[in-house]
Amino acid sequence: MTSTTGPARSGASVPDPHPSLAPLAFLVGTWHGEGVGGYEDLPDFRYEQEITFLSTGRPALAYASTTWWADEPRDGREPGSPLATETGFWRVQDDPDKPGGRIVEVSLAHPFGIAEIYVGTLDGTRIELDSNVVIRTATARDVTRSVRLYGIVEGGDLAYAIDMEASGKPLQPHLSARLRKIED
Ligand code: HEM
Repeated sequence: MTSTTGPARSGASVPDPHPSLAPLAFLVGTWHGEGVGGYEDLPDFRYEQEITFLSTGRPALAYASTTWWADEPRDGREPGSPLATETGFWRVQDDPDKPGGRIVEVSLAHPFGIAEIYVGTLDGTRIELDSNVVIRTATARDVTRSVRLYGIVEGGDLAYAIDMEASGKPLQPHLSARLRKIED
């Protein structure tokens, strides 16, 4: 992903990471791997994913995720068929109520009429996020809350799990994946 943030205008070549992002620096780069999805009445499926966290010199990382179907053909999808994508920003703030504590704020836009802001905590490389706001159009699916857990696991991989509350169903797993860093 290239920055659209104006090296041509500013004359700067590669922006230095914003100092406030040091605690999230471990995320910067491009990650690639496989995940498993499912939901209450949705049979499990495998997907491929690429995530990029990009430093632009500003006090938030730009984030983009792209996914593809990676399972047996089903419902008109075959391996490589485009699946969900999401894009947004991640920033980190000192917790005013907890000395040494850190708050992570993530804003995400989805192409299916939903935008959400998560607020959570950072502890080392473990990030726990919970919905702060979910907004959706009248035609969007009735998603009311999501909880996300990200962390670096053995071998330096990035793993995450996303639980979701939708269509009146209780909070339960929708997605989980393990990704390897393929580019710094
Ligand atoms: C890695 C990213 C994601 C992948 C690969 C993915 C994939 C899928 C797939 C394949 C389905 C089955 C229905 C269909 O074919 O459309 C589905 C259902 C659904 N997804 Fe996702 N999704 C992702 C992210 C999200 C996110 C971020 C949200 C909410 C903001 C979401 C909300 C839903 C809902 C509400 C359903 C319907 C569940 C049900 O009632 O059965 N998905 N997803």
